[in-house]
Amino acid sequence: MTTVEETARPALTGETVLEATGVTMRFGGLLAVNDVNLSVRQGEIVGLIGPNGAGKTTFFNCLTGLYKPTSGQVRFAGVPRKAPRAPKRTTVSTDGSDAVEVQPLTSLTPLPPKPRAVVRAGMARTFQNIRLFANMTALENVMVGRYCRTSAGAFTSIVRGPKFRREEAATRARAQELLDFVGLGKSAEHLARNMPYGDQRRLEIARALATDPKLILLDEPTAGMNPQETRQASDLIFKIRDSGLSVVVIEHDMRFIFNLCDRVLCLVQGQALIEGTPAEVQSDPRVIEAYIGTGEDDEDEVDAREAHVQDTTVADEEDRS
Ligand SMILES: Nc1ncnc2c1ncn2[C@@H]1O[C@H](COP(=O)(O)OP(=O)(O)OP(=O)(O)O)[C@@H](O)[C@H]1O
Repeated sequence: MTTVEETARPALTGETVLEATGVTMRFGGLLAVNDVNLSVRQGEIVGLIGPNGAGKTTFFNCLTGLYKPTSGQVRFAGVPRKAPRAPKRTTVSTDGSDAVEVQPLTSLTPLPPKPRAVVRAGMARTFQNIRLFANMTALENVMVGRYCRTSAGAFTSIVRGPKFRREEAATRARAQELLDFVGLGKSAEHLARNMPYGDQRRLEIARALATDPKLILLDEPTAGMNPQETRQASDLIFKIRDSGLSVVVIEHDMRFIFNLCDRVLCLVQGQALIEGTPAEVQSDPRVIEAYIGTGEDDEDEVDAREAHVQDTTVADEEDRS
């Protein structure tokens, strides 16, 4: 059995950018994330894997501040992430008699974030499902991402004064640079909805990069991609890392994750099963069992899928050479 080459990865000495400690998230009676820790250093690519429903997206949402964890803490760049304010309980009276206390819906579905605060702090993310402005051009989509870093107020924007025009020109130039960076420089004027699927995913990344993040979190960036698009996505993430950013990525594609990441955290039923290098995680029998299942499955089929998990790296190395 061949596993990932440990020596191929440079030693990381960067400062800790993100530190999650004891993060726990309950939805009513469901414990979606249970006491999970994770730290991410500058210039590191960390993968988050686990079977469906393991709590990956929920944990991601706790990291980005989209959800307020039931308990635990997330520190970004040394500062605790400010969670959204707790929902108020409302008291209603239907007929003027006894008031009834209403359990707010948000106790099951946590409050929406304050996105501006999150991006200003230096964290950007993409979502499992593409969320572009379909009727805007690629350039305009990236420019929208950039506005959190501009300072022209409503009045300057309406009268389109000199400050607004200067900022607008700088925003446009930076957006074009980012499109070039992700390989979409020639598609700047294409409407997002007309772009191929893989390009739309790149565009989302360009828009996230427009916020000047220190850390970018990618939720299933290769979902629905063909093998060529997946390889391009991998190259792009390495390029982002090489520019000094940290990356956290959720993926189901094992070949992609084991080749890409410096470290991998595997969640199962909301708990951290193992965190380690791709080689350590890849060879842990508990991961194989949790990820592909055993029990009722036909033994030959399990053997075949196990071999697939373990051989993905080899195959990918061969693809690349
Ligand atoms: N807003 C919510 N309200 C109630 N339950 C939720 C909510 N979001 C997620 N869950 C539940 O929490 C558990 C973890 O879900 P989550 O989406 O985080 O898993 P995941 O590992 O990202 O799964 P997948 O790989 O399928 O995307 C699941 O049982 C899910 O049904």
